[in-house]
Amino acid sequence: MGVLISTLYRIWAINYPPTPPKNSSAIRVGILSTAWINSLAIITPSSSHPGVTIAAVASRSLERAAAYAERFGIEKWYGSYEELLADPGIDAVYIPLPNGLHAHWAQRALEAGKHVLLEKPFTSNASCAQALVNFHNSLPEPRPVLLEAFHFRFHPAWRFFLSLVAPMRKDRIEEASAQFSVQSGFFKPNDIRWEFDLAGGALMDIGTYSIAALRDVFGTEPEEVLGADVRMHENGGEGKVDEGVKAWYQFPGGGVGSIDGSIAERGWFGLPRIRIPKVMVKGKEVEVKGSDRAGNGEVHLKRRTLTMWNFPGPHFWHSIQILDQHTIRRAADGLTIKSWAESEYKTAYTWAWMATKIQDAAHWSTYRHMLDQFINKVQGKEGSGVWISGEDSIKQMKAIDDTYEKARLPVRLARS
Ligand SMILES: NC(=O)C1=CN([C@@H]2O[C@H](COP(=O)(O)OP(=O)(O)OC[C@H]3O[C@@H](n4cnc5c(N)ncnc54)[C@H](OP(=O)(O)O)[C@@H]3O)[C@@H](O)[C@H]2O)C=CC1
Ligand SMILES: O=C1OC[C@@H](O)[C@H](O)[C@H]1O
Repeated sequence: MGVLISTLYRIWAINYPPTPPKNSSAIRVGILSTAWINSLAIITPSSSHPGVTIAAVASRSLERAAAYAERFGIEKWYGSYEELLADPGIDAVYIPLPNGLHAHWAQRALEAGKHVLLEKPFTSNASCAQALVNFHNSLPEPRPVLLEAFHFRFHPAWRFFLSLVAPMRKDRIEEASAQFSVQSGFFKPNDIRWEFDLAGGALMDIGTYSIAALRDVFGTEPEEVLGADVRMHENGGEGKVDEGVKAWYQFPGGGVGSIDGSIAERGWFGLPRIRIPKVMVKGKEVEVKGSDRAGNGEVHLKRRTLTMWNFPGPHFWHSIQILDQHTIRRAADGLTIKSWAESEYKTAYTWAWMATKIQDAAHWSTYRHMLDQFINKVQGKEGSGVWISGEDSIKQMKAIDDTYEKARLPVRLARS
């Protein structure tokens, strides 16, 4: 009951956060498009940030931009993305365009001297990501900030989970899995995710979360895609768009990672199939040296499994389980003498666990944490220290490309 009440409180507080007055030096952000994700990802988080003002919105249609600006109380609106980029009063842009347009508009925004918060996936493919990062690096100092909007990776709960994983990283992870799906019917038939031409597909959309989770867990890049099974979308995407994906990766040190996700999740007979997104990390069995639980001629072994439920949206609710399975074995022949399990559950809704000076609160969503870091970077402040470099975004896109290639599907293309 307590968990339900606090979850309901957080849902309310995240959607209706306190709205402090803006600083006179607040960063003025423009939004490229009227995408549905805007309110969750940038408008509401900005409303609680004294250092950020949503100053303009641009759309391909002036009427749509005007109506959107009125609905969200945005001061300026433009009927083209170019016009917003040409506005000298805009410091930074948030780009929630279809995936295939990310690279083009990010480069245009950087050329215009704007800081860029670019939705995930960073670009359509790795070579595009490399070209964007090269372009960024070629700009004279001080360069504008460029960040892939990989929101969950900024949340303290994800960082807390990774801090538990860290001691297992060196050759001690046996397997890890990440699973994230969206119910069938959530995305309408005309959604951008079903368009190959816009770099759609499940792997590009939700699959990128699971791949990033595995890369963060192992703290390194997959050596090889061992296998990739895709379920194709029936009615769109020229037969090239995946609606579901499962893939397996070999990581250095012997661990195997797997992903499982769909943007049209359904169960038997097309019935809804609700699965809470989760990441599971299973360690190898290791000896507990000097254990007082093992008698003469016995060894005490322990296997740790860490599970985080709701890794992509931990601000609403999450749970982290630390499960230790203990076994006492006879050293001579490995016979199990005794076994038991110890389990505990943790949460980390704020950075309090790190004893940082960050003044965060329950109404800080993953997007609010990410925005904080984006603004900190613009202002040269350290904040939580979490960052996603251009190099990281290139490696992330390479893992996506390699998975599509293994599944014998074409790597996504960029367009303008
Ligand atoms: N971080 C997160 O939690 C989420 C991230 N995303 C990411 O954000 C991006 C946008 O996703 P989503 O909000 O679902 O997208 P929407 O379809 O709602 O919005 C995309 C916007 O792009 C503009 N646009 C420009 N060219 C085209 C085109 N050819 N076809 C369609 N729209 C076009 C449109 O705005 P206009 O007409 O006004 O110019 C449209 O509203 C994606 O990259 C997605 O991966 C999405 C959801 C969640
Ligand atoms: O980034 C995302 O997160 C939430 C999902 O619903 C959505 O498909 C995806 O784009």
